[in-house]
Amino acid sequence: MNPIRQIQELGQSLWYDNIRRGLLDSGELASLIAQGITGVTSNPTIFEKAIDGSHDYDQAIAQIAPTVGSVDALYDALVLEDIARGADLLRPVYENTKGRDGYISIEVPPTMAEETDATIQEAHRLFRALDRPNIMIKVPATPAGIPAIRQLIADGVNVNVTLIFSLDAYRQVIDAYLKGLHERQSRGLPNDRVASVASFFVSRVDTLVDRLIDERGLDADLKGKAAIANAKLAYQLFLERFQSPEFEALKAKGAMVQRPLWASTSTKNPDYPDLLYVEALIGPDTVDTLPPATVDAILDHGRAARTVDQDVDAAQDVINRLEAAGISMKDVTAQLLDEGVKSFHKSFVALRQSLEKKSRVQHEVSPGVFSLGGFQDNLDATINQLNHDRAVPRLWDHDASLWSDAPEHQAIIKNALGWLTVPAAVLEDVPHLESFLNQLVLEGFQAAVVLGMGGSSLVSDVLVHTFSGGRPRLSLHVLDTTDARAIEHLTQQLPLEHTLFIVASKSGSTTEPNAFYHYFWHVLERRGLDPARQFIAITDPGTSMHKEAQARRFREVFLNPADIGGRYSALSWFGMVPAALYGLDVRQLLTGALAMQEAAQNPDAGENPAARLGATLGALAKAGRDKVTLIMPDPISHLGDWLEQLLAESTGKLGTGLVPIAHEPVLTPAEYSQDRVFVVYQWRDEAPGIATDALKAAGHPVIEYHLTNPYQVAQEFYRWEVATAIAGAVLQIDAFDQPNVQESKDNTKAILGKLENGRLPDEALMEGPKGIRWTASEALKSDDLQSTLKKLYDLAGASSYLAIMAYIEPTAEADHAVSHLRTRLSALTGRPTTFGYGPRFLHSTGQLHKGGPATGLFVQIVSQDGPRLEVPGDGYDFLTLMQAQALGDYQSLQAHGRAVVRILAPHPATQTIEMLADWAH
Ligand SMILES: O=C(CO)[C@@H](O)[C@H](O)[C@H](O)[C@H](O)COP(=O)(O)O
Ligand SMILES: O=C[C@H](O)COP(=O)(O)O
Repeated sequence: MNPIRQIQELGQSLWYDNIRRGLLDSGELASLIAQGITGVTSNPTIFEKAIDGSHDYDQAIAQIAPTVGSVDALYDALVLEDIARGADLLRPVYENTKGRDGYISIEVPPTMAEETDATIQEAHRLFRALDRPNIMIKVPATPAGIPAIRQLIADGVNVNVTLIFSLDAYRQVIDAYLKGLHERQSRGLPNDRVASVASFFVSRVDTLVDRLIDERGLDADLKGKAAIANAKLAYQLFLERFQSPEFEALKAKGAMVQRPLWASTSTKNPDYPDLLYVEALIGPDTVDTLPPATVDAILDHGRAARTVDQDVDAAQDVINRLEAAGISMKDVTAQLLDEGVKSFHKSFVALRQSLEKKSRVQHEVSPGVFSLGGFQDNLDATINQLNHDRAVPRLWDHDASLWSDAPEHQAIIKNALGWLTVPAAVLEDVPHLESFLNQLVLEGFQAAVVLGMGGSSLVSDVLVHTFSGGRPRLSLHVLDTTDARAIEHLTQQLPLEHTLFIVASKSGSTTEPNAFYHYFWHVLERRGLDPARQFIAITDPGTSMHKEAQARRFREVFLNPADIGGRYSALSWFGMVPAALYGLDVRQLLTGALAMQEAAQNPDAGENPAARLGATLGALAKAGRDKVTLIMPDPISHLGDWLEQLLAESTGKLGTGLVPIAHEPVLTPAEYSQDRVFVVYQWRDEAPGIATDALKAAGHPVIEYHLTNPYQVAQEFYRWEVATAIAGAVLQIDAFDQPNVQESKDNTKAILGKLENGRLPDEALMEGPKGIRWTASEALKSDDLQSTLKKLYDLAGASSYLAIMAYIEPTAEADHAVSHLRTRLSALTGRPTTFGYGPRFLHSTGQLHKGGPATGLFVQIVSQDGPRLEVPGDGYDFLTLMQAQALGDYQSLQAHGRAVVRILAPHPATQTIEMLADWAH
C-alpha cells in the first residue's frame, strides 16, 4: 500500500493543491487519483502559474479570446473548463464515498473578498455554471466572507473556507457552517449532501513567527513549532464543536462534519524536513492538500501515523511560550490573513493582465475566394447598395425593415434573430451539458436518437456524418423519416434500454417528432422500461412538447430561445445538445462560430465574410443565376443538406429565391446550364470535387472555401446563416417565415383528420407497369406513365429544375438509384436536378417548390406498401402518415399550379427509380 493510501486508512484525505490543463490532458491528474488522491484545490496563484507560467492554454486562448467580450469571460472559460474536467475525473470518488470526498475547489475572485453580497452572487454563479455536485466554492474567512459562508451553506452550495489562520476565525467559520445547516433544516431542506471544508493555513505561520523570533532575538528553540501547534489546537476545536450535542442532532439528520483542511503544507524553510507539516497533522476527519513536490515526497518516503491529536498539551505550551515572549498569535494571524488576501489579489490581477496580453492573438476566419467573372459588377453594385442601406448594422440591430415593411412580417422577423448571439449563451452552459452527458455515461447510456425534422434534426445529421469515425461518447442517430421500414430498422439496431431519445421540435407540435415520440415511448413501456428516464426534449418555452415533457417527467428539457427559427438553430441547443452527447468538443464548435460572429459584424458587406457571400448569392439570383450548386466533399457533404434547407426555406417565396442544388452528380463544365453559381468546398489538401478553373473558363461564377478541420463546420453554419439573411434582404423577402411548409403540414393534418378506419380514402389512380399506380397534373396526363413523364421533361426551359421527391426508406441503394436517375435527367434535359427524401424535404425545399420561382418540375415517388407500424394513440400507422404527407404535398403543388407526376411504387421502390432512369432518354 503506498503512503497516500496508508494515510487515508488513518482517516485523512489527501488532495492535490494544483491544477493545470496539461495535467488534465496528459492523464497525470487521473493517475494521481488512481494512486489515492481524492480531491483538488485551486487558488488564484495556482491559476496564475498555470496560465501565465505555461503554454498549456495558448491554443485555447487564441481560440476563445476573439470570441468573448472580456478578459473576465476569457478567464472564466479557461478556469471553468479545467475545474469541470477535474470534477469529472473525481466524480467516481464522490459517488463511491457518497459525497464525503472527491471535490474540486474554485475560488471566488479575490477582488470580491471585501463584499458579502458579491461573494454570494459569484459563488452561486460558479456553482450553477459548473453544475456538478462535487464542486466546492472557496470563500475567504474574512469579515465579509463569514456571513457569505453561512448564506451559501444555507443555499446548499458546497464551500471551502480558505485563508483561515486564527482559532478565532476558525470558530466563526464553524459557527457559520452550523448556522447554515440549521437554516436549511428549519426550511425543511436536506443536509446530507452539503459539504464544506475549513482550510486552515499551516506553514505560513512558521514563516512569520520564525522571522519574528529571529528579529527579536528570542529563544530559537521555539522556531518551527508555532504552525503545527496552532493547527493541533484547531483540531481540538474541531473535535469540541463536531462532537457536541448541537452537531450530533444535525448529524442524526444526515449532516456531514466540516473537515479541517490543512493548506500551505509545503515546507518553506529548507532546514526543516520536507514533510514536517504533513506528518505532524495526520488523523481522522481531516484533509491535507499538497503541492506537487510534497506529493512526490510522500510517495517517496512518507510515513503514516496518527499525530494530529497527539501532544496537544505541548502544542498549547508552544503558543503560551510565544505569547509570553511577546509574539501575539492574534497579531500574527491577522497579518497573515491580510497578506494572504493581498497575495491572492495580486495573483489574480497579474493573471488578468497576462490574459489581456495573450488574448491579442487573433482568430482567423477565411473570407473565401470569389471568382465572379462577368458578374463582379453585379456584386459591387449590390455591396454598395447594402452599405448605403447600412444592411449589416441593421441586421445586428434587429431592424426588421431590412427585409419587409409589412407589420405581420416585422413581427415575425423581430422575434427571429436570436441566432445571431446564441453561441455565447450556449457556451456559458457547456458545463451543464457536460455534467448531463457524464451522468448519462455513468448510468450506462450508449446511444442517443434525435427525433425531429428539418432544422431540428439536420444539424445532427451533419455532425454525425462530419465526425464519423471518431470515438463517440454516445452513438448518435437521427430519425427524420416516417418510413415504417426505416423506423423498424432503427428500432432493431438500437440498444433500447441504453438509448436516450431526444424529441427535438421548436414548435413542439410538428406531426413527425410527436409520432416518433409516441412510438418509442410505447416501445420502451412494452419492454418494461421507464421511458421518462430515457426521454429528453429540446423545444421552445411553453410549447405543447414542453408541457408534455413536464407532465410525463422527461429526464431533462432543454428550452431553446423562442427567437430562433428551426433552420437557424444549429448553434443553439438543437445542435449543441446532440453534439455534446456525441462527444464533440462543443466549446470548440462554439468558439469557431463566435469568431465568425465577430467577423460578421463588419459593417462593410464587402469585407464581411458572411455578408459578402449573401450579397453575392442575392445579386447572382437577380441576374438569373439562382441555382446555387453546392460541391461538398466528404466528410462535410451533409452540410449540403443543411444548406439546402437554409437557403430554400428562407428565400424560396414570393416567386423568387435561391435554388440549392445539393448532391448532384458532377457534370462536365460545358454541361452546366447558364443559371448556376458554384460554391465549392475543398477538404484539406484533397483536390476539389470539380475542376474549378474549367468552370470559371466556362463563365460560371465560383465561390471557394477551404476547410481543414471538421470543427470548422460550426463556423460555416454561422457564415451561411448571416449570408442567407443578407441574401433575403437583397431579394427583399422575409427570410424567416415558411408559409408553404406550414401549408403542407396543414394539408397533411387535414387528410389525417379524414381517415376512414385509420386508412386514406381511395384515390383515383392509373395502373402503370410492374404494380405501379400513378397520377399527374391534368395538363400532363396521357395514357401511360412513360409518356406523361416525357411531357413533364419536355416542359424543361431555360431556368427550370427537376425535383425528385421520394417517400421511401433512405438507404445507400436508394441514393445510388437516385443518383443514376439524376444523371440521366440532366443529360436528357440539360437542367439541374434536386432530390429529397419525403417527408424530410417538406421541411426544407418544400417551401421553395411552392413559394419560390415557378420553375420546378416535380416527380413524386411514394412507397405504396410497407409494415403497418402503429403510431400509438394517434389513430393511424406510419405508412398511412407518410402517404398522407405525400398526398398533402401533391395537393399543395397542384394548388400552386406546379407540374407534378405522382407515382406510388411497390417495394422495393428503387426498382421504380431505376425504371424511370431507363426511360429518361
Ligand atoms: O486554500 C487552499 C485549499 O483550500 C489551498 O489551495 C491554499 O490556497 C494553498 O495551500 C496555499 O495558498 C499555499 O500556500 P503556500 O504553501 O504558498 O504558503
Ligand atoms: O425545420 C423545422 C421543421 O419544420 C420542424 O419544426 P419544429 O422544430 O417546430 O418541429
